[in-house]
Amino acid sequence: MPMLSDPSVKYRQFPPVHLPNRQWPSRTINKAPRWLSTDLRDGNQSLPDPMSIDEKRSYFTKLVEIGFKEIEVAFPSASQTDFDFTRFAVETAPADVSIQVLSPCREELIKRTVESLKGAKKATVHIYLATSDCFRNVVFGLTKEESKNLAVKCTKLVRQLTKDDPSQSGTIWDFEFSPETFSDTNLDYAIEVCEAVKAAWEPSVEQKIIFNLPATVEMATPNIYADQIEYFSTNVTEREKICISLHPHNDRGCSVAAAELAQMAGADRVEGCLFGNGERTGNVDLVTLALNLYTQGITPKLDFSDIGSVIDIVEKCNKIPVHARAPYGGSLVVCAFSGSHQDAIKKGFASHEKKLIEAQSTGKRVHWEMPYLPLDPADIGRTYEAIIRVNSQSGKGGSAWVILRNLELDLPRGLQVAFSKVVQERAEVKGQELTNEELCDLFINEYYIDYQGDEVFKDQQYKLVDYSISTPAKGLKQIDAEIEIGGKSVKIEGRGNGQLSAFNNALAKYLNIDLNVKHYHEHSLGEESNAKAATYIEISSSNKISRWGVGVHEDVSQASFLSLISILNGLHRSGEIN
Ligand SMILES: CC(=O)SCCNC(=O)CCNC(=O)[C@H](O)C(C)(C)COP(=O)(O)OP(=O)(O)OC[C@H]1O[C@@H](n2cnc3c(N)ncnc32)[C@H](O)[C@@H]1OP(=O)(O)O
Ligand SMILES: CC(C)C(=O)C(=O)O
Repeated sequence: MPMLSDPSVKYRQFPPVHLPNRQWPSRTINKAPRWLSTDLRDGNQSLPDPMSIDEKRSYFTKLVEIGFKEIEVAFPSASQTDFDFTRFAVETAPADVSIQVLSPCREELIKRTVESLKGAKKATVHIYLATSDCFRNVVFGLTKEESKNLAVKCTKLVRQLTKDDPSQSGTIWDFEFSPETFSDTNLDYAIEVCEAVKAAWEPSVEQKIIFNLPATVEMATPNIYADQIEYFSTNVTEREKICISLHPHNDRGCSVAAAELAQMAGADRVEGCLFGNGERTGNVDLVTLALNLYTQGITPKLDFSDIGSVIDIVEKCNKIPVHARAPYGGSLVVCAFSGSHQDAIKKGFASHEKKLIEAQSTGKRVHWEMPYLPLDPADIGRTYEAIIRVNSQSGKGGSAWVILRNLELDLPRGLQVAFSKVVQERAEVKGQELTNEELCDLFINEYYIDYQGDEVFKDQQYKLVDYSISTPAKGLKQIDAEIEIGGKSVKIEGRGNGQLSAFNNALAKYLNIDLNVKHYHEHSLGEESNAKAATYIEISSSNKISRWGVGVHEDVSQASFLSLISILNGLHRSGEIN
């Protein structure tokens, strides 16, 4: 048995942090943190095929466009590609973007790293050293004292090569230290190392030192990470000279929650990657974090107005697809297939549009209150057409939405019900989603909608050729019409108190059937000069036949005649009339 019946013989529960006076649970997040994208470093180092220089360039350009002001661009001592790309970033970055690079605590690698930043306007040198017992013992074989001394020695070296070197004075130098594996490090020891590093760097309130406290491996529930951050934040000295940065990984699938709770616990900055790329299960997803803020009404200071173009770059450069269910950006995230979701969304949009119209006179704010959609898809460049897609799990609301969005036809409820049966049948036969085009074709063919008057439907028995209307007496209309039945021209005539009833009576008399109009709806569609009328009619007859018809024409009366013709064709197809 690969899985143990008692996993406690192999795995231990992560110990809680003793923090009886913890404050973070009653705090809220009210502003965006400082963001650092490490897509080009932590993201890149985890890829089977690391990015080429060209790929890194296009990714970097996109990150700048999104609004990142701190970008970790490389591990310059790792490869010539990374070194060269750092040079490119240094030479092309806007003045307000800080170029960050990473180095281990090794003298020769630090020298090479600083060399890659020469001439930068703003730069951050980031060094790391694992501080957990496990890493010190297993990976480095260093005592606590030796590890601390190494961190201090390397900090001093960075200082000497950067802010203390007069030839480097053209650059604004920041320094970041990561006690790697912080999430598994004794907190008092993490603070001890950071205090020593701080003393070596000598930060100021204006030029803070960045302590990046990584959940190198996510090892516990997110509240524990928040406790660790609050403990660090409240026990470290000169807090005002420190920027506390988060670097959560997603091993337990909770990195977003961990980053949010840890901001409540006092963190100022978050490092992560777009769509959560990165080692193993990835770094925290910055798209989710930013849009989580946005949907709480907080400006994230990152712009995902055109999320499609971000996804294109991420997929092209990482060579890993963004999951269809990725929060906010995934292709299926703003799509509803199931009937009750579609119904609620359709009603939600109708209510929202009504509120927007009312707000034009009242000036009231209209907040986004949309069933099932926490974010307005339009805000990230997604169209409303894509929201509702139809398959065999869908109901009347879904098809009605597609018809409304694509054909501008606002189907009455009874017709929605009738058409949804047709859709259901087709979806079950196909066994797959129906595209919007297929759905519109199905509707047009089901109701014989002839927009231009020249459509040929393969089983069309009845056709309106021409007609004239007269008024033989006050309040009485007469119609003389020519229709085609099975390709033969037939003259019919009838009278009624209106044009529709006159035509209806003419058809009923000629065909010898009852055609009682049960429901009639009409609306206009299109813009002024091209405006048309759409009419929807349901008829019932004494032998319980009920059927909807749809007509679209510039002239509203003719549209209603076409609705009746549509009904006759439907009845003929189902064998109820000849
Ligand atoms: C959590 C993170 O993401 S950290 C960033 C990790 N990123 C990368 O490793 C990508 C780039 N890395 C590389 O190109 C290479 O690993 C290099 C150039 C840094 C080093 O290469 P090599 O000298 O061949 O070392 P190698 O990769 O085999 O092993 C790592 C060595 O560095 C040591 N090391 C690991 N982390 C650190 C650190 N933070 N500071 C100092 N030494 C470290 C290890 O103990 C090991 O030392 P040893 O050879 O004495 O046992
Ligand atoms: C270098 C550090 C910050 C890191 O990548 C990690 O701990 O995951």
